Amino acid sequence: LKVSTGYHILHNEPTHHQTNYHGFRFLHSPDPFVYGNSLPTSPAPLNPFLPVASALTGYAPPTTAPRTVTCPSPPSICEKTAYRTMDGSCNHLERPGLGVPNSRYGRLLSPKYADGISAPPRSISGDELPSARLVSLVAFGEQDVPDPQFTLHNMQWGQIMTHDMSMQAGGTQSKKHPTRCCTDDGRLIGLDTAHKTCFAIIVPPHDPAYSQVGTECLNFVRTLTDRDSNCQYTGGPAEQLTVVTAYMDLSLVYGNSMEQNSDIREFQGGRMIVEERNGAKWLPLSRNVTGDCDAVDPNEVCYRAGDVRVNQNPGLAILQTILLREHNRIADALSALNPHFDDRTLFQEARKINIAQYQHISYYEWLPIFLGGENMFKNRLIYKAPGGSHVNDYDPNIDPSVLNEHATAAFRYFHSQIEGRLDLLSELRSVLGSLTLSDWFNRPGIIEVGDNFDSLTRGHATQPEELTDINFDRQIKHFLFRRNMPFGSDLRSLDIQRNRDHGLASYNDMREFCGLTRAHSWEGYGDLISPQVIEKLKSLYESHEDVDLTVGASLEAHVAGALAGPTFLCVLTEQFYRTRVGDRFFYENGDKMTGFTPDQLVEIRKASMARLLCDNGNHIENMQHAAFKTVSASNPVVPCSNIPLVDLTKWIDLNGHATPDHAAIFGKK
Ligand code: HEM
Repeated sequence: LKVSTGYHILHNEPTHHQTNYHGFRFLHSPDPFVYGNSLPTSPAPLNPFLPVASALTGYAPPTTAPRTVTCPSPPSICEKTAYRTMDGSCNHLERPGLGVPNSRYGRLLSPKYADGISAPPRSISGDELPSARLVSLVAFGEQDVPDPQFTLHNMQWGQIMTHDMSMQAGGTQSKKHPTRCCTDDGRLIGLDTAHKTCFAIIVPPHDPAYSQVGTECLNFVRTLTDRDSNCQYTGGPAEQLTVVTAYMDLSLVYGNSMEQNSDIREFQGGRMIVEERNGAKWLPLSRNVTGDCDAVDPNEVCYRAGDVRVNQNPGLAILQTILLREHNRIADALSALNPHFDDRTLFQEARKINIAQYQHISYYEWLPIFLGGENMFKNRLIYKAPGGSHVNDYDPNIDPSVLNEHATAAFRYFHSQIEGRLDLLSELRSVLGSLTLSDWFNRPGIIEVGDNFDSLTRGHATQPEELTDINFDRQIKHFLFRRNMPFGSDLRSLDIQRNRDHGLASYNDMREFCGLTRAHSWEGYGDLISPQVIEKLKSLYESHEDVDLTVGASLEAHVAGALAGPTFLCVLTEQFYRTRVGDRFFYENGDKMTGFTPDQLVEIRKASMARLLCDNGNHIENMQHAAFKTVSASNPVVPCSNIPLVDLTKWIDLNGHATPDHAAIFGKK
């Protein structure tokens, strides 16, 4: 399919006819975009469901006093320091509170709440929008289509970045929410008794999964907003709050406050706490197993980390462990190179290197797969120069906050990459067994059993992720967090309902904002969405103006070289531009106090996902160079010793009296 719409985003150009929400404009590309393999593969449109009676909707008017949220308390005046703070405060020296926990998401377009303040949107006719579950079932498929190019680590790293950048306030995103909007047997709790934050998802009759057990309602609790906070609301439409730092600062490893950090830090040798079990080093154990995990046995392993979502799935717990071990590996090496360094210096220097490697892998190895390398170069998200040269592009006029459109719609499109079967592989990459995802949600202990840690790490480096398309794996579409029950929740329904909860601008509005043509009828979407899919949308929504951003933009054909259609690509590109340029500590900056020397930068730029896995597995001996990509003749599995390594001797403090023991540190693989 070839079409001729697309855009380049040009930063810092004067704006002409575009909106003034930010300083970019979107131009049509002279080259036609060639669309990838994202066209629907699920069966032709068929809507077996009856319309849902609007009286059944679960949005309950306020009946109780609002819950309050902790107020951020950044210092009023910032001192320029060598290292990031734990809560992101003072990254921006004049606006200390930018990007701190418990602050608002950013937004590209004004919200479209039904009442202008906070009620979820309705159809332009005034009726209810179609049930999110109905939309999930009709517009999205559940076919298992493996991606020939990318591995499960590619998907998993995306969740790591997500957990670093944002978390909506008011729930754990994995543990059963204490607020019940549906009874445990799946009946709607009456509007008069339901909590005011309830916005339950109504299951249509004849639901292929839930009707088997009589589930009529999926629990859904609204995100807390500045209106629930007694320090941030200044009137007008509600804005949701995010409880982690917006910066890509590995807050999921180090915590989002000094307090959280102190709880997981060893305070010796610059190390973070690890606990030794069966000869390996693991994340420390949670002090509240039943509260943090869905353990079957109270002695089951359940972790404590910088982010509360750490236990959510095995692949996530593995990467959290790997990033933690990497910190300690660096701290130990620095300590041997610089015996005069105290705990704090070792901790902060190791943290700085760990974050820099992670930012490098994210921007130069991972994001080009998703956003397209050329698109990133053109929009100044990455640079071709490197070597040891700095990129001094920090711009205090750019707000680093995570955009609501990004976290609530665009970035969640990659839920499509989730695979419900996790293979365990030997060093020779042969399959030893596999795990079913829904058996192991919130039960990370499985990664400590036998050789599972390495087998799953190799599995994620070998097994293809699911194709980024309209299909969402059954394990997350009917069995999410099922906790031993026959069925669980549906992540795609949650994504759609969350889009409404946050009152995101419509698909059509966002198209226009991104420089694409605004549709004046259903046919107007035909430039990017196939006719069959438009028919499905017509069967669901009353008007083309009603289509949710999460829905419409997930159905677009992809831009060539990227893993999203033009609308999501626009949002994602904008986000990752802001995340880079709005971060005073971004690793490529050459500030004397906060940056790296050219020699050190050359080393950081050697960091790779492959090396990270090699260095921090239990006994991983071999890896392919590009670990986000499947093994092939051009990406063969090689011994770890063939994979470039960041030489930490560039961090010897020549002003001190370091006596490095190179053999001890760098002699091993
Ligand atoms: C097995 C893997 C994953 C599971 C089980 C999972 C599950 C979830 C759940 C339950 C939520 C909260 C839903 C809600 O109530 O609104 C969520 C939010 C989210 N997920 Fe995932 N997810 C996974 C992987 C990913 C990946 C690979 C990405 C992106 C590359 C991603 C991006 C997001 C984003 C951006 C959010 C919203 C974050 C926020 O609160 O601001 N997730 N996910």
